[in-house]
Amino acid sequence: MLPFLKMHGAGNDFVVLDARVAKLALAPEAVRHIADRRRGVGCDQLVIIESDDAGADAFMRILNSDGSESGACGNATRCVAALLAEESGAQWVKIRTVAGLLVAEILGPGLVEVDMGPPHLEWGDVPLSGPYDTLHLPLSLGPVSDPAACSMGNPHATFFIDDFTHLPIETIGPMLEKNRIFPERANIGFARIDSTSRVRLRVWERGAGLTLACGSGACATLVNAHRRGLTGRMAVVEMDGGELLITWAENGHVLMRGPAETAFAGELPGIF
Ligand SMILES: N[C@H](CCC[C@H](N)C(=O)O)C(=O)O
Repeated sequence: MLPFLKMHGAGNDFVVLDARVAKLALAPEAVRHIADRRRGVGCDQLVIIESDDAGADAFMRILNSDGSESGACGNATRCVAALLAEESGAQWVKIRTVAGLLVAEILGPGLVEVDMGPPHLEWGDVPLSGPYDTLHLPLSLGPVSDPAACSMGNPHATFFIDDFTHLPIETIGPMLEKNRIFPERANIGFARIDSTSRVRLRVWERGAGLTLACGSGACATLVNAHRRGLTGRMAVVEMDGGELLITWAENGHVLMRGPAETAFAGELPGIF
């Protein structure tokens, strides 16, 4: 049997597996099965904790529910940090991901702040398919147009909108996710600026669809909004599942503060 923890950060939910002792290699089909909300446990992402031999407390592998791998997952990073801190009693945790080394601070029960590192603003780092201005992409579909883009270790595009009421996210989201301007696909954020310190965001996630929250998406949105002169360097980002406090610090790093919760523990049959 394969024990797992079911965790979530503002409703963005994860199946967390511990492979620090026994290595785990899950085929994309197995990931899709576990993530299936009817035939499996159900989750937006599957997170595998692995040992790290370069000074971090652990390595975190992030797999979307479609089986694709991502370099970053902000909400999962808070959850894994809380889990590791619970084990060790530490206040600070270092987690390595494909995108780099992240440092997290436990601020209280179920409250974690992660230094997500600097955003990547060049077209080749997002990545985009050509030398476009990442502040204004020549992309429009239906009621949305003119997004900004950046990477937080994973690709994000942010469309700024005035009203969610008639926004067909389930229709335009997957089309934009797979637009050829994004050679590695992209997470698509739809952001309403409510003030210079408050943003309402919904995200169609690459490889997972519309989620209740997206941590790296909230970071990318604050960065893109500030670059456009729409917010300050700190804002509350309100999503369907909850709020995150995002700060683009003077040192260029993006700090993401928010909840990390465990829903339940379970066991998977050892057939994977
Ligand atoms: N779908 C994302 C990974 C999960 C990001 C999100 N759940 C977060 O909290 O950052 C991608 O493929 O880049």
